Amino acid sequence: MAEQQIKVAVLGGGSFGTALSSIAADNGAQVRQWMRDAALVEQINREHRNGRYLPDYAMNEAVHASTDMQAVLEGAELVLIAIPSKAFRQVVQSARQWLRPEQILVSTTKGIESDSFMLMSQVLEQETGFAHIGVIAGPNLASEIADKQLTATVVASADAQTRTRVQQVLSCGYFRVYASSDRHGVELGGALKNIYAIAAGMAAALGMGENTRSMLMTRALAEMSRFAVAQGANPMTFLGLAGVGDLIVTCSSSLSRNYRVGYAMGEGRTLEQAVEALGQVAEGVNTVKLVCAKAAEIGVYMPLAEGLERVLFQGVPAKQMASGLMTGEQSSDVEFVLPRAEVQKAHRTTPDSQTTGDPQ
Ligand SMILES: NC(=O)c1ccc[n+]([C@@H]2O[C@H](COP(=O)([O-])OP(=O)(O)OC[C@H]3O[C@@H](n4cnc5c(N)ncnc54)[C@H](O)[C@@H]3O)[C@@H](O)[C@H]2O)c1
Ligand SMILES: O=P(O)(O)OC[C@H](O)CO
Repeated sequence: MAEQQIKVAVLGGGSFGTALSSIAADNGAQVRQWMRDAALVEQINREHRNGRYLPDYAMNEAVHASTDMQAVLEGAELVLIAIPSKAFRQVVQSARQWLRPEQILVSTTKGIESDSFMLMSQVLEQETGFAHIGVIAGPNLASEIADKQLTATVVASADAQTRTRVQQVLSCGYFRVYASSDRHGVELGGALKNIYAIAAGMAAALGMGENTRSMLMTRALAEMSRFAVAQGANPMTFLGLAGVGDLIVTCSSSLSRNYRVGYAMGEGRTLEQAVEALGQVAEGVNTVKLVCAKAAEIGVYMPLAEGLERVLFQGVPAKQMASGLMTGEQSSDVEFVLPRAEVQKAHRTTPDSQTTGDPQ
């Protein structure tokens, strides 16, 4: 007997929701995609193209778009939610009346909620209380996926059914899905790397070299994992696609919206001008504020994020900030090998010839 076609609902009409809809449909799922914009719905159903967010890519013709959320969610086994973090809870609340406990709910959003400091899967858990909750994160530029460039992602959930079903539904010849049980680490990786992508874009526009970019990315990884471990994540997750993988792509590619915001500022535009010119979501702008406040509250050292926050919101010139960071505390390379505190302690007990005036 032929296997029944799985029904997938995608909430969100932006670039990532559109790319994921097409993957699932390429894999034989019955896909319905919900969005607010009736004109875009019409265009997707007629031309199989999302002219607002991915104008140059052909979508799978079987994807059916709709503004009717109830109809989209009806009978769906898997629900993928690709809505920016600012609107995520509101959309989940609207959807709640049609969601069922047996459904698998997966956030694809790489952001943090402002008031609560919750990640999107925590919002899903809080709003539904359901068991099958997961996240997707990794080096996943939507336009490259839409172009069927070979890509990999991570599905993370404590629930094996969620991990397995997402792997079955989304894995195909151009999209490979790896599994993780560290939902918090994977989700934090996706959200935190946006901060450093802004910094990398800025550094590139200012003409900084490859050594600089490599230093920035590696120290970003140190900061991200330090923060995530303080939040209960597994540091090893940051060796994976949702950690170092996503950091590499977003800190290197002008296809990343966060990188583009940083680049525009490096060229002399204000933050407002850079965000307006983008016309899409760059989650890192909000994330850097939230993470710096949380890091100060729980005592986590994050000099790069704090430096970027001062550049974005206090008008400190990026070059001045970079010079300041170069003369910051002497630190450890990989603090899971040599703890930072040990390096600091050694400095306190070893007189510095330059500051003591001792002969070299
Ligand atoms: N684009 C990518 O390459 C990519 C890749 C991986 C993850 N993500 C993540 O996916 C999330 C969504 O990103 P995107 O790239 O699809 O964004 P986007 O800017 O391309 O589109 C956002 C979509 O959300 C919709 N939206 C915004 N507010 C809404 C509301 N109140 N109600 C209903 N719909 C609303 C917009 O209309 C639009 O359709 C982000 O958190 C992003 O970090 C994006
Ligand atoms: O365009 P960005 O900067 O939101 O990045 C998109 C994805 O997160 C890359 O993995």
